[in-house]
Amino acid sequence: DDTKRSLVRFMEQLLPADKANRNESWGWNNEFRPLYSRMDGHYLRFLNLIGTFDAGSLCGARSLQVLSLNNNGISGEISAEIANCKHLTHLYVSGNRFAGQLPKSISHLSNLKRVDISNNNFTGELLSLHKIPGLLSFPAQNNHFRGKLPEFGFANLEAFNVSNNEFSGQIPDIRSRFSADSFSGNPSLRGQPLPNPCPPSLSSKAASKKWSTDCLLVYTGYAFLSSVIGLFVIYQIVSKSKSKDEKTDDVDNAESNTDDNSIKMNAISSDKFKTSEYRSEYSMTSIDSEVAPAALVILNSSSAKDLKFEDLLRAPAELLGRGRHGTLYKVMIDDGPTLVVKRIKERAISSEEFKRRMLKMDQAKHPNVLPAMAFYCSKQEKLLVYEHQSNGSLFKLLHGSKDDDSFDLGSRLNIASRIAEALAFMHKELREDGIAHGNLKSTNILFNKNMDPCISEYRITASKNQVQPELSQSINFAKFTPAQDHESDHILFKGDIDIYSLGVILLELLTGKMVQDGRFDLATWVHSVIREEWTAEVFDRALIAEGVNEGRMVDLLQVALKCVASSPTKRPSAKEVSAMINGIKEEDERSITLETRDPSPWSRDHLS
Ligand SMILES: Nc1ncnc2c1ncn2[C@@H]1O[C@H](COP(=O)(O)OP(=O)(O)OP(=O)(O)O)[C@@H](O)[C@H]1O
Repeated sequence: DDTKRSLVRFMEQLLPADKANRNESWGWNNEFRPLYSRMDGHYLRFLNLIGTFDAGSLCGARSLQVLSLNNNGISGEISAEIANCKHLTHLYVSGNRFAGQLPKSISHLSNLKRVDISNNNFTGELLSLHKIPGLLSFPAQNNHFRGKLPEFGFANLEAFNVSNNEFSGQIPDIRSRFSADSFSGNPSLRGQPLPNPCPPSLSSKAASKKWSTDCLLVYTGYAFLSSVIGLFVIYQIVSKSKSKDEKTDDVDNAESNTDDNSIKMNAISSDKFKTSEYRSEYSMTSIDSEVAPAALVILNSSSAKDLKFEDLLRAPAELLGRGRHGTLYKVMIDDGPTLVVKRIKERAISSEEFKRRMLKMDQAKHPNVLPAMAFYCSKQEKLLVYEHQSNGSLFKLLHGSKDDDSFDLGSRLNIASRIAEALAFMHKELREDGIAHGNLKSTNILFNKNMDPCISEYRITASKNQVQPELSQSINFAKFTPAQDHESDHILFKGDIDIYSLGVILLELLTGKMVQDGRFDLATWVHSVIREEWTAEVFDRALIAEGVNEGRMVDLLQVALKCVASSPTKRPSAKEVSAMINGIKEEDERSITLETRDPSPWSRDHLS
C-alpha cells in the first residue's frame, strides 16, 4: 500500500501529454494502462508524460528497481531523495527536460547497473560513480555538464558517452575502451582518445572550437602519415641492412647495431624518402618478393583505379575509432572519393592470411556486403581501404541521439532480411575457405548512398586457428565454441559465431537497446526478461508506440533467440535464418497492404 501511495503521489506531479488521456481519471487504476508497463513497484516505464519529477514521492516505493522515463517531457531536478530508491538498478531518463546538477546521493545507489541521462539539460560538474561496482553503462551525451571529467570504473563499463557537453581538462585513463565519439563535442577536453592534444593556451572559446576541429583533421592525418612512413623507413633500413649484412663481415655487422649507426641510417633513409625514386619504389614495386607485394592493391570492384599509396600518405586523415582489431581513419583524397582506411593491428592476422582473404573476398560479391576498394600488405603494415559511407551505421541509427520515429518494424525487418541474406551468401561462397565474418555487429552494418544496409569489414582479422587474446578477455568463450565442420576437417568454418552476432543484431533491432564491445549482455537481459514472463517489455518503445503487430515481433524474437542459443550446434544456419526472417517479412507485408503507413526513408519500397 505504501508503494501504491508513493506512486500515486509521484504520478500526480505528471500529466499525460496527449489530451485524450488527460480527461480520463488519473489515479491508481487501470486507466494508467496505456501509459505504463507493469506498475507493481518493481518496474516502471512511462510514456508520453509532462510535468515535474518528484524523487521524494517516487522513492517511497523503496522496492523500485527499474525506472524508465525515456523520451517524455519531464522537467525539474533529480533531488537527493533519489538515494531512497536503494534497489534501483536501471535509471533511464534520457530525452526529457531534466535540469540542474545530479545529486551527490546518486553515488550511494550501489545497485545501479545502467544509468541513461543523455539528451537533457543537466548542468554542473559530473560526480564520480566509480564506487558503483556494477555500473555497466552511462550515456550522458547532449547535456551541459562542465568541469573535469571524473574517474569512472572504465574497465567495467560497456557504454560511456559524454559527448556534446562542456567538459574541460584531461580525459582520465579510459583503458582504450571508448572511441573519440564518446568524448567529441567538448571543445576544451583533451587527451586520448581525442586526437587533439592541442595546447589549451591557444584558445579563446570560439577559436578553440575551430582549433580542435582543425587539429582533429591535421594532427591525426600527420600521426597516421608519420607512423606509416616511420614503419616504412624502418623496414627499408632493416631489409637493406639485412642484405648488406649477408655481404659484409662480422665487424660491420656489429657496427650496424650501434645506436649511432641507426641514427645515420635513419637520416639517409629520410632523405631518400624525399626523392621521387624512393616513392615509386614503395608504391609500385615489391620490396620483398617473398612476402606480399608492398604496394597498394586495387581491387576489381574499386571506383578508385588510380589510387596510389602516396595519395593515402599525403591526404589529411581524421581518426574515426580504435576498435579491437585496429584503428580507423577517414581520409580525404584531393579530387577523389572520401575513403576510410583501417589500419589492422599487427597481431590480428598474418600478412599471408590477410592477403589470401582479401583476394578471395574480392571474388565473392554481394550488394549488401561493402566491398573493399584496395588493400595494402607488408610485413609491418596491413591497411584496408573502403569508400566512406556518409549515411552512418545501424548502431547510429538505433542508438543515435535523434529519435527516428520512421524506423518502423517493416524497415527493421527489411534490414534484418538484407543482412541475413548477405551473410547466407557469404557463408556459402567462403565456407570452403573457412572465412566467416567474425566481428559482425551494428557498427559494421553501414548504409550506402542508396540507404541499403551493407555488411562491412568481412573477416579482416585472425585466422581460423588463432584465438585473439583481446577477444577472449571480453567475451564469454563458452558461447563461441565453433561447431565442428564435418565437410572439411582441416578448415574450421566459424559461421556459428556470425549467427550468434546476427542474433544479437536482431535483438538490438527489436529492443532498441545497446550492445557494445562484443559483450553480449543484451542476450542475457532478454532471456531474463522472458523468464520473468515480461516478454512485451523487451520490445523497443518506439515500436510499441507505433502499434505494430506484436505477433510479428515475437516471431522475430524467436528467430533471434535461436541464433543466440548457447550451444553452437543448436544455432540455425545463415540460410535458415534468412528464410525465417523473409517469412516474417512477407507476413508483415501482407498484413499491411490494407493499412496506410506514412512513407519513411527506410520503407520497404525504398529498400527493395
Ligand atoms: N566505410 C565506412 N564509412 C563510414 N563510417 C564507417 C566506415 N567503416 C566504419 N565506420 C564507422 O567508424 C566507426 C569506427 O569503426 P571501427 O571499425 O574502428 O569500430 P569497430 O567496428 O567497433 O572496431 P573493430 O571492428 O576493430 O572491433 C564506427 O562507428 C563505424 O560504424
